[in-house]
Amino acid sequence: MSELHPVIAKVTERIVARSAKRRRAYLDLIERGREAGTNRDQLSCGNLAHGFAASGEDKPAIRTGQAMNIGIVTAYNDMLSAHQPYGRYPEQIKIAAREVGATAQVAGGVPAMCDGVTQGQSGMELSLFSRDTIALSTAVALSHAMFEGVALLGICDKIVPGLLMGALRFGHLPTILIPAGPMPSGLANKEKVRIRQLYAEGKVGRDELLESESASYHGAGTCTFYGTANSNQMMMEVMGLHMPCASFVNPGTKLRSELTRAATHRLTSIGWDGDDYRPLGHCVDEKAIVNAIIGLMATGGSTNHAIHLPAIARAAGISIDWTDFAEISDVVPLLARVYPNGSGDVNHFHAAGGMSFIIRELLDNGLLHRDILTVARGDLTDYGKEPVLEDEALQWRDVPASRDENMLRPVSNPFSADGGMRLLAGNLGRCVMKVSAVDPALWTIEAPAAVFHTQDDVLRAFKAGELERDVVVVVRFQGPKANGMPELHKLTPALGVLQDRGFKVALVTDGRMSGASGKVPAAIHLSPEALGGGAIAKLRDGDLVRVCAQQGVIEALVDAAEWDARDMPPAPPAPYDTGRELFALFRHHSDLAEQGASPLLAAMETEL
Ligand SMILES: O=C(O)[C@H](O)[C@@H](O)[C@H](O)[C@H](O)COP(=O)(O)O
Ligand code: SF4
Repeated sequence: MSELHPVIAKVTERIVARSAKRRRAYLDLIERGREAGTNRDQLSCGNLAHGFAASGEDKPAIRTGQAMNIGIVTAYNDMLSAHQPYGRYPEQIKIAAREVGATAQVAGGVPAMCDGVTQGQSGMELSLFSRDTIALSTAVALSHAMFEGVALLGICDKIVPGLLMGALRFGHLPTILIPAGPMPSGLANKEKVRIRQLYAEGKVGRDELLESESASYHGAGTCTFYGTANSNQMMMEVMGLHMPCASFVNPGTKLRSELTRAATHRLTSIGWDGDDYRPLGHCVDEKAIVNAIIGLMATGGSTNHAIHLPAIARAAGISIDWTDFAEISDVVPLLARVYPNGSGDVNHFHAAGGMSFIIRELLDNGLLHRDILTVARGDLTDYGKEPVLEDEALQWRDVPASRDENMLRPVSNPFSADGGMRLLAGNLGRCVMKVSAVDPALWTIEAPAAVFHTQDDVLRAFKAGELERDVVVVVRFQGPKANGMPELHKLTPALGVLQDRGFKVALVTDGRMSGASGKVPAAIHLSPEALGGGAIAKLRDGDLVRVCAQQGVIEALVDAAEWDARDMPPAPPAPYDTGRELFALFRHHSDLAEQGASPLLAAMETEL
């Protein structure tokens, strides 16, 4: 058992010191919440009567107030295949709660956007701020103050970050996230990508493409690529906010329903009336946040968490930045290759040993904080085991070795000595690049820029044959203040075709990519963004741009005097349709990507 790695210890101490004032204010807030804030003791008879009026068989128990009443915040809808199973969860949770003398009520629902449905559409420009809308909706749900525990039902991209941002403001409440699991594997991801590239080249038609996509996304459960949703699941494990290694058990199985039941029972054991009080605000501390960064690096997780994790951390009074990510990336080895970082999907990853193996390996090698307050009985050690049913009973067993070293490896033999995400900085600003899915021969690209203001313009240029060369494709005015910072994942097939034709291709943008984006080097989240004067706005067609993940550099190779003398181009018109105009308030108040790109947090912090 190794000592904690000195760099991880150093980064953690730096975060603790940087966060001290706000974290103290946060801990005071949740202390007040426990003593005199949002809980049932403060409600009048009228409040209570309204609260349990429709609670049926649970009414007597809720009325007496002698046992935990669990507030369920659910992100159920039929748009996200990952969330579709949640339709039946409230009833399951209510039954499980009654088994231990507790009760449960749906405190409220939150919206959930499927980034797969909106990818490449106007709706994608609502995606990032749907996270903050979820945070607000979670606060509305929990503000009923009828609860002594919280069950959060959410899996996908912006949903887990939004649920946590909202629930953390009620951090005096013990809280557990209950996952629903991945859909069974469908069409292999590599075949999906092959058909997409053929379609981008005009070599197959829409019917064949739809057939391929439907064979890939074919049922209930989370999509099986390692994108932002499944990176959320990984983070909840290394932060200890799920039942141990519950993430990647398929929906509709006995093991899945037993894990939901166990989560409900466990939640009733960590309330303030017992002797094992585990409030969310104490579970999500600096060490848990550092564990999440480590997990991203060790598994090649989604770049979106370079934005969401700072926002989640700030909701708990903790401040992190991309330098923290970069220093942790330098010392955390890449232990998993899950599509798009490899060929297997999360089902194969789980079968190979999954999170249980990853966590035990990292713990044994001093690469995770073990001593965090989890929702399980112990510390993070509990998460180095996988859940199984033995004689119909839920058990956790060791995973002594990877069952498939093509996708899951020990620290002694990693895929890469350092993590899957890099910080790049230079005269264009600061940005991140996911390298775990990029051929190392392509980690440095130096080529003339082709500058665009929309991804559709890029695709038009591609179809017109204007990009058949070494090129740095620049797509700007895609930042949070400009248009809500959409994912530009629709560019992946076309840029992949150019790369496969042997051209040196990179993407540079103040926007985002999907966590499922892969093989094309993409320098993303460039801050400051173009709108408001970020340097990316100065770039012109033909400028030589250097993107280098080895040295962590991104720069325009333009004469300094000329560069300084350049004007900024006029900004494109503000987005206006698909409800985007309703989010203007959020765009106007958004923070930098590195701070979480949230319109909610700065205002909250100024009131401290
Ligand atoms: O960050 C992510 O993981 C993506 O937003 C993902 O949730 C989205 O659904 C992708 O668009 C899926 O990939 P395809 O678009 O390739 O199906
Ligand atoms: S993983 Fe992405 S595409 Fe799949 S259900 Fe979740 S949001 Fe939608």
